Amino acid sequence: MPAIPEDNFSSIPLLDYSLALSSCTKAEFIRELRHALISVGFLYLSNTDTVVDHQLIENLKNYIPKLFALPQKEKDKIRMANSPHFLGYSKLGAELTKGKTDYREQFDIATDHVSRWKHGDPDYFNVWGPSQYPDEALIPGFRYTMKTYLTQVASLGTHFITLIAEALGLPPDGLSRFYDTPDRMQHRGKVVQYPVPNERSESDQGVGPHYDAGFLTILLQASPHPGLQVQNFTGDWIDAPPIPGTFVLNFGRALEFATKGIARATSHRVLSPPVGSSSPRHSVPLFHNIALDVRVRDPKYELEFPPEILKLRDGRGNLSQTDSINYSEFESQPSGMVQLMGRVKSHPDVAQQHYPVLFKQFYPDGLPKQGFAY
Ligand SMILES: O=C(O)CCC(=O)C(=O)O
Ligand SMILES: [Fe+2]
Repeated sequence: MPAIPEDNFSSIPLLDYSLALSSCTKAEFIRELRHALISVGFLYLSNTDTVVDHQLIENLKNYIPKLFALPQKEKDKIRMANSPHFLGYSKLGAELTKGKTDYREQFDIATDHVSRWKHGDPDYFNVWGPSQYPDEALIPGFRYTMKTYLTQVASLGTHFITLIAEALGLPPDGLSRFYDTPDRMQHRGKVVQYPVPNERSESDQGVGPHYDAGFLTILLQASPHPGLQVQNFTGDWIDAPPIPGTFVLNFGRALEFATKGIARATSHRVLSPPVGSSSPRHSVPLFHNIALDVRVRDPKYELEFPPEILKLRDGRGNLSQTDSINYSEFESQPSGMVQLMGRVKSHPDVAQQHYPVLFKQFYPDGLPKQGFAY
């Protein structure tokens, strides 16, 4: 059944996290979350300062321009190609989404983790591991600020997963089977800069249309620029401009597969700041992952939903216009393998060095002219 036009969204709902923390208002929050999960796939979340310190966010925002202003040679010292965990610096403009160059520069930095991979283990155990940070002397305090930020946002994510479970008619721990013990989990963040294109530039693609992979993405829009857009049922692009004091949350393909399509992974993209803007756009997404060896479609992980929730999904319809196609491998592959395949496609130079067999599979003709592809 096609998407019902009257259900089509034209703006992104704003939810107040503090409502979820009081027994008097929690039911209202859960109702709003259910709507966002089933019918939009995106939401703004305000009043999270009980979990993520407001001053810490301000400190992080202040570091971002300094981070990108580090000398190129210092950024290159921690480039992603050094890391079998795909963590580190990616230079500007070498990235492709759906065949077009993305115009962004980024540092992939994750929560603390020691790789569990040992000889004979599947390669994908190695997709998680330690981060690379720039020299502390060049940007004193950044490492501490970023680590604390990632820890706090990851813990917001862990609580939010229990609210998602409740909104889908499950007990609060209804999604816990998809997680390992906390010491065996890693959540990945990025600090991203979208520069202002020059006048002759042919494209305004900051990052092209895509889905996110895991259960949940928690995004800080760290500068006042618009640019983030979300695709609705009829294929129109809806603006999701920064709202001070909020995060943007969206749901990934793993959650969509694990919930039999009840939760929506929604296609999104970022437009570069308009030519002539005075500063680049900054953002910090955190991708809240599930355990590496979970196959979301394995009967062992199958979830039973109440009929009224399934009815809401069926009423919405499963078809929608989308420009995104990525991460359909969740149908059959373990989560870690899906993550690794996504990384290999996005960062062939890293893959060539650390995963030569997989690299050959995806790039039989060697490195593409441009560096990356979703
Ligand atoms: O920069 C943003 O606002 C969103 C980035 C994004 O969607 C991603 O990196 O997956
Ligand atoms: Fe995304």
